[in-house]
Amino acid sequence: MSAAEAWNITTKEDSNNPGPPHYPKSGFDPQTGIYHSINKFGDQHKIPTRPDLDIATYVLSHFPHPHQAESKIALIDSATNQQFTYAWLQRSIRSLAKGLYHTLGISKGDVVFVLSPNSLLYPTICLAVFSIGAILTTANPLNTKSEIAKQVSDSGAKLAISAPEELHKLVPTGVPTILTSRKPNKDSSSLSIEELIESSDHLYQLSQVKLVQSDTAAILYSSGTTGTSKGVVLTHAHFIADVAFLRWTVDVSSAQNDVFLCFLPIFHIYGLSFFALGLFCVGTTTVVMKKYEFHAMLQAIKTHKVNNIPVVPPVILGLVKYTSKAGFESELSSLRRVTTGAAPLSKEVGDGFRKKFPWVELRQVYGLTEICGAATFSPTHKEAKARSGSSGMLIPSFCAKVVDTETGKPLPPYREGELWLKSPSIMKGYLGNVEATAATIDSDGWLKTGDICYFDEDGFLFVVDRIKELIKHNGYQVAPAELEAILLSHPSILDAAVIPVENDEAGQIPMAYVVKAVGSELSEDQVIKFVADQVAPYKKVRRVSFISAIPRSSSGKILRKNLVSQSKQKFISKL
Ligand SMILES: CC(C)(COP(=O)(O)OP(=O)(O)OC[C@H]1O[C@@H](n2cnc3c(N)ncnc32)[C@H](O)[C@@H]1OP(=O)(O)O)[C@@H](O)C(=O)NCCC(=O)NCCSC(=O)/C=C/c1ccc(O)cc1
Repeated sequence: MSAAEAWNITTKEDSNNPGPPHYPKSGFDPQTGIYHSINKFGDQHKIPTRPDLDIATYVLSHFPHPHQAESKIALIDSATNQQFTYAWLQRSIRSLAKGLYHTLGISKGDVVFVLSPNSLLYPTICLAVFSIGAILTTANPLNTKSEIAKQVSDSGAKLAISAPEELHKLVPTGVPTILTSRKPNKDSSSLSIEELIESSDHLYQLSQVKLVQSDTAAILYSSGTTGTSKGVVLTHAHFIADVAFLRWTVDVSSAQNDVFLCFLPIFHIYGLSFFALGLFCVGTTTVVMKKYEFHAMLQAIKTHKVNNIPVVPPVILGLVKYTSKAGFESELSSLRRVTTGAAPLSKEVGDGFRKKFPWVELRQVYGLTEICGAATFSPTHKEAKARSGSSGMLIPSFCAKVVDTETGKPLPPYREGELWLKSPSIMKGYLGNVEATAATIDSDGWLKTGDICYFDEDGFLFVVDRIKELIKHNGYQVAPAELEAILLSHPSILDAAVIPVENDEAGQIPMAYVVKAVGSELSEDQVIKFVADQVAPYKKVRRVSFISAIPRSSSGKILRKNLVSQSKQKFISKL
């Protein structure tokens, strides 16, 4: 029986039997159960197939023409107004690559660990590492010493590049470390990237590095659908495809001449894809903020006449809630396009934003580290507005299935199931974790996202729930298993479970259910502090409830859904 027969779907040849509706504009093929992208790449966006190409060469080949590159500004520091032209960027990437290779002995396959907030030099570091075939791994500078030590060891880092203020976290790992910028005290013995760039210009070219698209380019850390942080192995081919996708999104949204604002962290795929790679291929200017701060963002938009900002939902909520009536229109008058990703944006907040800022186009994207960036986008703003709450349409070259979680069957439009994706940018797998890789990518190459979604009749994706055991706080992933392991290491805690609780500002916050030892006086504040001392701030447990037993299935799996409804009941009874 074909899939069409199984669902009794009407095809054009079968008009006598009306059956359930057929949605020809959805991109859904009833024969295969697969959704195909309705949008197509133009010739200029085609993903290059020649094998001997690396992501740095691909990006540099799209830089503005040399006579424009000397004056065209690539990056502006929002705090100091320091500016890098495309020509300077190109020279700094080449010099740093030579310095890493000749002076520090970093070569193909060596892992370079970067621990830094955003800076003008961050893109140079990424592209220099890629250009010598070394492997980039990045981390949130808010991570604790033990989180950093784990990643350094798991990735097998040979060199670390650290912001001066984070250096102390790397010292215990023993990995050789250079600084992103000079330390204020001149007697510091640590070499800096700035010095390495300056001293390497005269070194001879790197003609001996031979790279192919299938070489590993980066190991970025993600929790996937379960468990703790895992290294997502991404190749040059994955980044090349992602950059082709990003160029397409910029072109179809007419953003080629926009001034962009970057406060999203470049250490995550979202920021990396836009600000260290993709936008350089379009030739735009980006204003870089070290990190997000609401008023500094408003100031940067006004000062630099920013047109375009990739954001996450809490930023949209902030703009809806905290921009004062008087003055904000002139402060934000230059803004034309805002794209939000990393977590779902509610229809209410999206509508609130559109009402308050009718001159700004708001689009949602759906992206994952495991697919090296984005999978969906709304080409036209009108369609995005008409379907507030949608994450957009499949980007060209993506296919999707919506899979019934009970039967495993692919589902047609308007039916909810787990989203599976296929594209040229699907990760190679999780580093050294065959089991997690096999649980995430099936034998046909479909990546199981862990998100419950549906497509509408026009091929627009709606994310409705999450089956993966993951909490999204400010667009950052928090793995309950990681926090549960920390809680269980407390001598007075017998059992523990962590669940997401909805929160207006951050999307979700982690809440812990704790079974304490008989006679223990352990308080909520003590539990919160115990976890906070060991994790980055975004992973902190922010609410605790003591309970007599954690509900578990017969196989011992935590019944998180029961705890989620229990927490909702408790909240309602408090109202
Ligand atoms: C802008 C946000 C939303 C808010 O920033 P924030 O207000 O500074 O909040 P943070 O969560 O970063 O950190 C603040 C906390 O850190 C603390 N903190 C502050 N500096 C310190 C200090 N030096 N020491 C120690 N504590 C401190 C601070 O006190 C505070 O603690 P607390 O009040 O307890 O939360 C920020 O959370 C943020 O950038 N989130 C984005 C995360 C993100 O990029 N996720 C992407 C995942 S990948 C993905 O989905 C891909 C999508 C994609 C889509 C499209 C594409 O084309 C490609 C890809």
